[in-house]
Amino acid sequence: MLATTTDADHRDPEDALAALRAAVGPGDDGAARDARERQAQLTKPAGALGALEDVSVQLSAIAGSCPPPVPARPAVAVFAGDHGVHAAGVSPWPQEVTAGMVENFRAGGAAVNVLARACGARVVVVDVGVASPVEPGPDVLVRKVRAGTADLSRGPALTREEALAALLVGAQVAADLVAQGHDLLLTGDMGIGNTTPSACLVAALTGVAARTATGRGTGVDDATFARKVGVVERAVARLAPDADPVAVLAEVGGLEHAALAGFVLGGAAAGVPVLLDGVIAGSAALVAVALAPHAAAYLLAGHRSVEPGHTAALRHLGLRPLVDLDLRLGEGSGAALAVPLVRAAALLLGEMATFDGAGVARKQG
Ligand SMILES: Cc1cc2ncn([C@H]3O[C@H](COP(=O)(O)O)[C@@H](O)[C@H]3O)c2cc1C
Ligand SMILES: O=C(O)c1cccnc1
Repeated sequence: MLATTTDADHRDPEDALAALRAAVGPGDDGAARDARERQAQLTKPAGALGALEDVSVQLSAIAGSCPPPVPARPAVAVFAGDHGVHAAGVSPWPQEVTAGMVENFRAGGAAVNVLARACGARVVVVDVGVASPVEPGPDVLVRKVRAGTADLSRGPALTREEALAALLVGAQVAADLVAQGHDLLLTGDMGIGNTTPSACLVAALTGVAARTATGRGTGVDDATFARKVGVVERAVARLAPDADPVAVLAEVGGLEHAALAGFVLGGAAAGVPVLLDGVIAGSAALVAVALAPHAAAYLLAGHRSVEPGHTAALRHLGLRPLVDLDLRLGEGSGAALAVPLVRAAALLLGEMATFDGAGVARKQG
């Protein structure tokens, strides 16, 4: 079982967030330098392992050691919440699919369960804001901040207090998973309508236009897409120019977005790599990095989603996706798929022979 109460629960939420931000430090430059030097000694042309070399350097910087430990116990946290903006007609799916999918996760039948089994990851579902009641259970945590957001097309989705509370839930889940021995944290989400707040966060935090940030989510038709772009455009226009990242979350975000931002910060504060999924995770990571810029050093992009806002978020975060398979699912599916690649990167740096060790001749000139 994950812990339910901690000292953090008794602190003022603004103070708890300040402490969390302060706990996110930079990666270890020395270990990164060692990793780059070691990559140059391995029996291959320099750079021939492409982005896997960069991942190995990043894992070294995060762990503070070269070679880095190979992630052995990944865990995906699937944060679930509902969205008042569903009433504005931005998704063709009924809202109760969110709760239905929570039961599917519990039973092990969703895509993320299958992909997590394939890579040996634990799946933990966290209800931060499902509209209907969710029964707690083994690896189904009920941390509901409220039963769905308010309709962001009409006003703020959340109060600042609610956004902070959800963010701190996510940070606590990350801290608990790391305390239980998980060494690679994967982001997951479930919430019908959640690509709309994702688009809002991307537009607000990267500066791209609503039309660029907005995608077709679960597959909306042209009329719904046009309506969605309008909703995003008008919601983002309400934001004060000096709105801080928590104010942005509260105005146009979602409960799972807030929790995911906290989860990223919690993982980074614990010194553990965080493997991101698609546009929901990417938009939440924008919030996390706006709150604590060093958090970017702990982030890996599992994949590139079809959602255009995800590409904008990845560009802003300076992340290269490990997998690009036209996925548009969420749940943590694209993060789970990338786990073998992250492990491969660490294994290669640790186990490949060097030119000197293997007696292989080097490049001439
Ligand atoms: C059966 C089903 C399973 C899902 N698993 C993830 N999503 C994904 O799709 C939703 C976002 O798309 P939109 O903003 O268009 O509603 C989220 O629930 C997301 O997790 C699903 C969606 C459905 C329908
Ligand atoms: O990018 C994602 O994660 C995504 C895309 C479409 C629908 N749900 C999630």
